[in-house]
Amino acid sequence: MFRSGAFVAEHVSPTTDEQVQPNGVDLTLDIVFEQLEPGRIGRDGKQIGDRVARPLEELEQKDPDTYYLPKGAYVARYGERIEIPEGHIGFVYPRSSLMRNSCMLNTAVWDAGYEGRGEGLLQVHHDVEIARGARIAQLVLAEADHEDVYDGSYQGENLE
Ligand SMILES: O=c1ccn([C@H]2C[C@H](O)[C@@H](COP(=O)(O)OP(=O)(O)OP(=O)(O)O)O2)c(=O)[nH]1
Repeated sequence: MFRSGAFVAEHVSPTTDEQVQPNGVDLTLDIVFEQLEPGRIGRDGKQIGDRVARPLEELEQKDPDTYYLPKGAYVARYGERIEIPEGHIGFVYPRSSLMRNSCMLNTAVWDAGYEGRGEGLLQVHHDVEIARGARIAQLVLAEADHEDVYDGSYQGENLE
């Protein structure tokens, strides 16, 4: 069973009332990265390629604190700390307005026991402007059986 937005909000911080949806909690955009170097997925381990944070505004007449993204693929870091409670699995979906603007967020499985500020693949199929702190995605939680809890290399990532 999928949990209510109010339940999900207990595991996402910080959250405002505006972020709490009937079936989940909206996640905001914190930082956009561009990958510079190839990564590697091996049979035994992996390596994330070097990346650089994209500048927020390049021209003075543009809105401050806004990403002006040309067509391409970026890694987006969410603004919220997420904790996937035991007995659950998390899924992140793009906000539909992002999709309606020809952009997409590709995401993977959020494991029980994971805690951190995670990332998603932001695919920009048409140039778009996204303000830093704008809502771009929604996290939902479903009840799920599992034996172990998450203990991988991304545990506790991006928490200051
Ligand atoms: O779109 C997603 C999906 C998941 N995660 C977080 C939560 C998840 O629990 C963690 C690890 O994901 P996964 O298990 O897919 O990582 P991996 O590539 O298998 O690496 P590791 O074995 O080190 O965990 O990353 C994200 O940040 N973004």
